[in-house]
Amino acid sequence: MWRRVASLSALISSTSNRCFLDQVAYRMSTCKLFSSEVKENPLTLKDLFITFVLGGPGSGKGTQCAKIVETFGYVHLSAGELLRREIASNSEYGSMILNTIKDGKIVPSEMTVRLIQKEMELSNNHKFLIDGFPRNEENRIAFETIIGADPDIVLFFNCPEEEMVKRVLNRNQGRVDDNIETIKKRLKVFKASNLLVVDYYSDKGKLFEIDATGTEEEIFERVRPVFAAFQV
Ligand SMILES: Nc1ncnc2c1ncn2[C@@H]1O[C@H](COP(=O)(O)OP(=O)(O)O)[C@@H](O)[C@H]1O
Ligand SMILES: Nc1ccn([C@H]2C[C@H](O)[C@@H](COP(=O)(O)OP(=O)(O)O)O2)c(=O)n1
Ligand SMILES: [Mg+2]
Repeated sequence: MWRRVASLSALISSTSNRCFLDQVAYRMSTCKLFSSEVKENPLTLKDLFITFVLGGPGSGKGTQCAKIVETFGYVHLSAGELLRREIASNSEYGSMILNTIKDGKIVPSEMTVRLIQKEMELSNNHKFLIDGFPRNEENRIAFETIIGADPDIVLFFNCPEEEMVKRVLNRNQGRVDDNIETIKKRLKVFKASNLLVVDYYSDKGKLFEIDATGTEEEIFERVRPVFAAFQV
């Protein structure tokens, strides 16, 4: 709790963040995640082991997360998947989310963090892979403020652009954003916003950069030692 308050007061000094902060402050007042009120969930923030999984579109985040789940027993929360589920559920925010995704942009952070928070609350596991999040500084700060936690480690799948484009165009999952126009926009957003987050965690000593070229198995052999070292 003290960390939550400290980071919020630092943010309040920034007037450019004020509007976003009003929403965040409201959320915090209603936030029940891991609070003492949630009697049925014995987990506390300090019990959690949170991994953020970063990388450009098509870098193989989802594919490697499935292998980590299988081998190390984590819960996989894909931010994009949660947003796609929200669209499919005919939520009032569905069309806003759909248009944002089609346009290669990032959905307002409070929406995404709320969806992640809900899944974390429902889980009895304490080890989370949060895939495709945070994608920008606003995402990062919203998680820190609303959930009140920092990631323990951050994976970054580093993949050449042409390989990412090739993989996305071959993905064949019927996604509205798997087309050349959207992928070009997504790559611009990735370079402009996500790499700042990567640098932030690198400076904090939390980043594990993985060469995301080669076969799925070869890449997993680079991922495996990271999780083997954190048997939590
Ligand atoms: N190492 C790899 N080599 C070739 N194709 C891959 C590799 N890893 C994943 N793929 C394929 O590339 C596409 C994108 O992978 P995915 O895991 O969805 O990436 P991300 O979640 O980072 O967008 C999928 O169709 C997946 O099967
Ligand atoms: N933190 C996030 C994650 C995803 N989104 C939106 C915007 C992204 O382009 C889409 C798809 O994300 P997803 O992680 O599923 O995409 P990739 O697996 O990297 O191809 O969802 C978002 O707005 N904010
Ligand atoms: Mg994915």
